[in-house]
Amino acid sequence: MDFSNDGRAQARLAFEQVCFGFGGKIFIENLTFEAAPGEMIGLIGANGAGKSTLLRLAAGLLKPWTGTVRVGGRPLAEHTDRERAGRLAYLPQSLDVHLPFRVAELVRMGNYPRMSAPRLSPEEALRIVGLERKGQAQLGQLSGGELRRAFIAMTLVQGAGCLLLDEPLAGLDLKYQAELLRLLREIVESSGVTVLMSLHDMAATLRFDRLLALKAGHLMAQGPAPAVLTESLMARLFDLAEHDAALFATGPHRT
Ligand SMILES: Nc1ncnc2c1ncn2[C@@H]1O[C@H](COP(=O)(O)OP(=O)(O)OP(=O)(O)O)[C@@H](O)[C@H]1O
Repeated sequence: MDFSNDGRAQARLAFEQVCFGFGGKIFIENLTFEAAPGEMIGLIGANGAGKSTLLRLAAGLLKPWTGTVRVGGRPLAEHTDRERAGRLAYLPQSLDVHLPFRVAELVRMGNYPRMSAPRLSPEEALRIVGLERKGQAQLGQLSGGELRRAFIAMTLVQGAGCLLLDEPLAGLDLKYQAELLRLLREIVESSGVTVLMSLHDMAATLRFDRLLALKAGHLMAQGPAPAVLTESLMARLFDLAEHDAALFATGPHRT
């Protein structure tokens, strides 16, 4: 899909002083960042750090207590459900295996909210995720990784300017991890799409333009992986002993 300048601007996502919590207790406090069109951003942090919460705020599934989430410069809260679904495609972490659909039907559902020309047809999306022969299978008959690939295909068909992906690499074998990362890079570069994606695989972080490192709802650091993933930050982010942090750091080692 060829995004016009206007289309690219629609993919801009901004958090402005966003506060949010659970059960009356604040969790995310004054979170501010911007994701530019054509940027691929990885969200990293320990279990419970707030990655899914941030993605759900970005998708409009959770509402900020205060502050604003903007898409294309406009507050998310002012979008209709259909406008929101046309601008943001959200892939949750846990997927519903019990939906009574065939794979091809699920992928075609991605067409419903689209507001612009198709980026990928459902058939192309199925081929890219390697499920072209499983289009007629029921979702419940798929393996965990195949199910995730079916939902990824639906998300890609949606053609939204901003892709919000919660651990899409989880359960994928290395071939499909590599292919998904390559495909996202192609889409980002050709269409100016914005990708915001949580992940736990530190090797894959090198494929991102920028990382946001979260701990207990706070943004601890941001920047390209080699700058962010220092031993000392890894140790603080994941409560690791220094010798363990050295195993995972891709950035400068402590001297
Ligand atoms: N509905 C809820 N009610 C209360 N607390 C919640 C709710 N949803 C999430 N939390 C809490 O918010 C914190 C952040 O959770 P979140 O799912 O955003 O973390 P995460 O970084 O995505 O973790 P993981 O890597 O395990 O997926 C956790 O402490 C979690 O228990």
